[in-house]
Amino acid sequence: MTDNSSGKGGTRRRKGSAIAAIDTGARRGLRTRVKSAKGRKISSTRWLDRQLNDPYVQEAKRLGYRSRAAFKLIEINNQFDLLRPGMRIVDLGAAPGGWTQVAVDMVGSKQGRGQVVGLDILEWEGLPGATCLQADFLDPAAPDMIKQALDGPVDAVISDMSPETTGHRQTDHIRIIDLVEHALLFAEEVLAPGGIFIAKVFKGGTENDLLNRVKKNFRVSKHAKPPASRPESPEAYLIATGFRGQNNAADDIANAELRKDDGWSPVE
Ligand SMILES: C[S@@+](CC[C@H](N)C(=O)[O-])C[C@H]1O[C@@H](n2cnc3c(N)ncnc32)[C@H](O)[C@@H]1O
Repeated sequence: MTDNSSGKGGTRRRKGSAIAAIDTGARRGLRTRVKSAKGRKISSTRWLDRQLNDPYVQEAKRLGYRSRAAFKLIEINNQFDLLRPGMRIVDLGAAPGGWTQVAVDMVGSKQGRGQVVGLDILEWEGLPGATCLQADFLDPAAPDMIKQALDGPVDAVISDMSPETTGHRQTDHIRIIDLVEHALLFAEEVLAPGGIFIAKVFKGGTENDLLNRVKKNFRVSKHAKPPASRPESPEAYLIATGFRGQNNAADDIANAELRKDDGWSPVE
């Protein structure tokens, strides 16, 4: 298992990596392309180097995945054994569709088993076996749009939603937590008992309220950083399993409805 995704050209082995090996010929080819790209003085050389040296990018291309992110879901699932044939899955922040492709394969929706509904704020190309929606998930109409596409209760809500990062750690935390809170609220509305919630977070951003809520409404919750997640990135995944059911979550949904009403001041 090899990963040199640090972008520094170093080769490291990471436990649980979905990528077994990168063939040496391909490596040689990559090095040549990096050199020639540098030779042509492409302005985004660092980004390009990282892409060309990243085995996940190459493997995603080889296997026809739309993004390297696909491997994050594969690795999370290899580790925790969560997604199964016949499940109904909602995929938030789905574009360009790597997670959606993995989810379709895992539930078997191309063979008429289970269901996958994906949504992204960006326009994205449809995928066989999935319902691909375009909307801002923070738009109050978005949850209903997803619910209308669903054929029944959901087994897993998975969110790889990520705001455009500003580089300002605290701002980025606040933005992603807002997305995760909305995703969690939605999950609490649509999940069947026993359901699963997976969401991308930035490290240090899920303490206190959010984590307490997850702990209250799900039997097991943990954070994980799959090998495909770049080591230098603050991202990690919140994984919650064993949803305790709608009644348990009803208070949170009601409180969130109250918080939406701007006309009220908080009572000390
Ligand atoms: C890391 S990418 C997702 C990659 C995807 N999981 C894959 O495997 O290809 C994060 C996505 O979150 C989406 N996103 C960010 N804010 C959003 C919002 N408010 N509503 C819907 N999607 C959003 C972005 O447009 C972006 O496509």
